[in-house]
Amino acid sequence: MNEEIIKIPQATAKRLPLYYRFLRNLHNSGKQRVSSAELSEAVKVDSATIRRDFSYFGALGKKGYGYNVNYLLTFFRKTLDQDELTKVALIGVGNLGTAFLNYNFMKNNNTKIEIAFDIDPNKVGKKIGDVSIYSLEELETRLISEDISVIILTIPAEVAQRVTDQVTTKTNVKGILNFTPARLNVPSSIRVHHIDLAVELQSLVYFLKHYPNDTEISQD
Ligand SMILES: NC(=O)c1ccc[n+]([C@@H]2O[C@H](COP(=O)([O-])OP(=O)(O)OC[C@H]3O[C@@H](n4cnc5c(N)ncnc54)[C@H](O)[C@@H]3O)[C@@H](O)[C@H]2O)c1
Repeated sequence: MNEEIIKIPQATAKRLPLYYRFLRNLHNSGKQRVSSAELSEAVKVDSATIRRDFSYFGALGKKGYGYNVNYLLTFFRKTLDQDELTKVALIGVGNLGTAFLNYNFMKNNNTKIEIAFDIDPNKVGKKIGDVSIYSLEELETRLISEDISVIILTIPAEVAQRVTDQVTTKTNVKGILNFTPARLNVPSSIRVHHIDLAVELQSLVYFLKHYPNDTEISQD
């Protein structure tokens, strides 16, 4: 995460992709500077708002010169995390894992399932979409060589801790999205998000029953 984005008001942050798209087009057409009036016309945001928005990124505009397109573009790219692709590996290409591989995570541009692993010889060596499935024997070397920092666990609960231990002690993985019902023990430097569909369903049913009219609570 970029530190600067924390200080930017939400309304400004929401306009960043708009600015970014327009500036990228300007850049592609060879333009090096742009005035807030030109920007305003193109993105349909008044120029006072644009100047205020841009002031959060430092005093970038110069009187009679406008804004430097390259500078802004570099700033936006960083702030919007367009530069950083988080590479993800999926372990366990069964019912759930196959569904995730078929789902296009690239819709949000900065996460991508790069590789998958399974122990089933019928699956190893195959591809789903553009993702290759490797044997678990290659787990550590490939996680390191592909620079994977996040894994999705869709394996049977009984083997979840063993695979987790392998990953957390011998690779650079920092985050685990755990779909198995197993509660995982990990070093404090690793973050685990546990998604248990049964628990979520039970909780939904509980709230429907006990707080039928309270949308604030049931959205929790
Ligand atoms: N299917 C669902 O709707 C669903 C919903 C919620 C949670 N889950 C949980 O997700 C996990 C996967 O469920 P599923 O239905 O896809 O199961 P599945 O049996 O269809 O798939 C499990 C896959 O993991 C592979 N595998 C087994 N041991 C392995 C290991 N040590 N290393 C790598 N791969 C290994 C198997 O070969 C298989 O391809 C389970 O823990 C399940 O409880 C599933």
